[in-house]
Amino acid sequence: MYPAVLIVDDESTIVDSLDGILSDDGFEVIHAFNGYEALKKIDSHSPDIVLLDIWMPGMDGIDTLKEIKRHHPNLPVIMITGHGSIESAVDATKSGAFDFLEKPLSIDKVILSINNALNFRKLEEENRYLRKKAIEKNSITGTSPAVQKLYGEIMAAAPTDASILITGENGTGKEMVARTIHQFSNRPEGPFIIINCAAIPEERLEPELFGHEKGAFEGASAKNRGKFELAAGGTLFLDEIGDMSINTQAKMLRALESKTFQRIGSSRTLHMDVRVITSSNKDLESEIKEGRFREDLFFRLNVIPIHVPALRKRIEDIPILVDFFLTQLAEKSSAPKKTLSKEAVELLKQWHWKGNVRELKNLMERLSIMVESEIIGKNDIPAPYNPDIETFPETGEERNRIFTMAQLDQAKAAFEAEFIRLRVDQMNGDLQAAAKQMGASLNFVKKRISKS
Ligand SMILES: Nc1ncnc2c1ncn2[C@@H]1O[C@H](COP(=O)(O)OP(=O)(O)OP(=O)(O)O)[C@@H](O)[C@H]1O
Repeated sequence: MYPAVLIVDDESTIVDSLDGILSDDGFEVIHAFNGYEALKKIDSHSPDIVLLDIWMPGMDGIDTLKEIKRHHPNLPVIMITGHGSIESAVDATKSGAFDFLEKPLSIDKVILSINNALNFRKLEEENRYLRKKAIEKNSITGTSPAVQKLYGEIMAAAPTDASILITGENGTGKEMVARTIHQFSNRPEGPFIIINCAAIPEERLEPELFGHEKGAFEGASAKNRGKFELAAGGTLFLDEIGDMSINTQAKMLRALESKTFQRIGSSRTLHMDVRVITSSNKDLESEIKEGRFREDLFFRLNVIPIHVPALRKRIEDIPILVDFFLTQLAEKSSAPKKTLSKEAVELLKQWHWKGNVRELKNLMERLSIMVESEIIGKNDIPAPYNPDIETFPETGEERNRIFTMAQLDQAKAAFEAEFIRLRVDQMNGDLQAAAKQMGASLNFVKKRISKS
């Protein structure tokens, strides 16, 4: 399809000559001789770009531009101006014009400007598409009243700049909530930076947060910008804030109160421009009572509290989550989508889900590898989720079966399969964690699981 250009000018000689040149260059050309006609043609023909003369009788170019931008903010408009009319050019920029072309028109410049505007529009469209995709990918699946309430809280909190403390058990979706808040905040184009306070050794956390100069401490071989700097214009998400040491808490509080900080080893004061979201699966109020968390910092972080409910408190979401994960897995592996039978879903609703949504996601990944048929039935659900299937240690039968095997190779393989199955169950279906715990590679575990 050829890009369509709407030419708006009251001088028919200009319209005709532009029409000829642009048509030869492969554009579809539409005309309008005044502002009113231009607005009508935009509605009826949806052009990709508008060339608009600034001097026209009746509604002039600037007013037409304002109207176009009001109804079609993403449509690029290139203004055609008389020689030396700087003031109108300034007015037009303020009103959202993409570019200016001075009369007499240079054909090369016209084509260049149109192509620039079309490329810009394509990039903007791609950007919007990617953002929409990111929002969909991170959207909180669930229709239970608990999730609907959570969604309402997120939408109310997101457009403010207030600090948010997200609480909830492991794997409930706290990070996902933080990402959603960022996407619906006033700074979605800015970065979303995560720091997990539990995963970083105490002495490394401060340089990670505030940055450091070269030589600020042993091992600081180069200058490094901290997360507060990297998150400028966006959101900083501090995961597991309850694990931050009292010393670092004091520095963090000072930085948040003054909205300034310094890199370690530097005396230069930097301005802080971040929205802070924190999360904790520890009960911070009891941490305060135990003297492990500063109350003043807690109040500063907990301006808006958001609690993510445990999965067992919203079991009605299990079918929709199961479907969501199986769709995601099928897309990832370009394989046909698998479905859980009704009985299998009912069985999953009985489980306590201590590992919450993450545990359910891991189980779906495991089932989609293990079960070949497209319908995953109740009998495919492994122990401990399925009370009809016992695991190896409790069953003398399985042990006897292994000990009565004639061949060592055969017995070794059966033991290995049972052992891996047990470890994976103990890690709530998390193949990666199970592999790490037993000192095997993830691929090896995946292969053995799919064979058993
Ligand atoms: N409602 C949901 N819809 C879809 N996926 C979800 C949902 N909740 C959680 N998940 C998925 O479950 C996994 C765990 O979520 P997330 O990491 O956000 O949990 P968390 O509470 O931050 O965990 P932790 O406390 O261990 O840091 C992620 O892969 C996330 O994509």
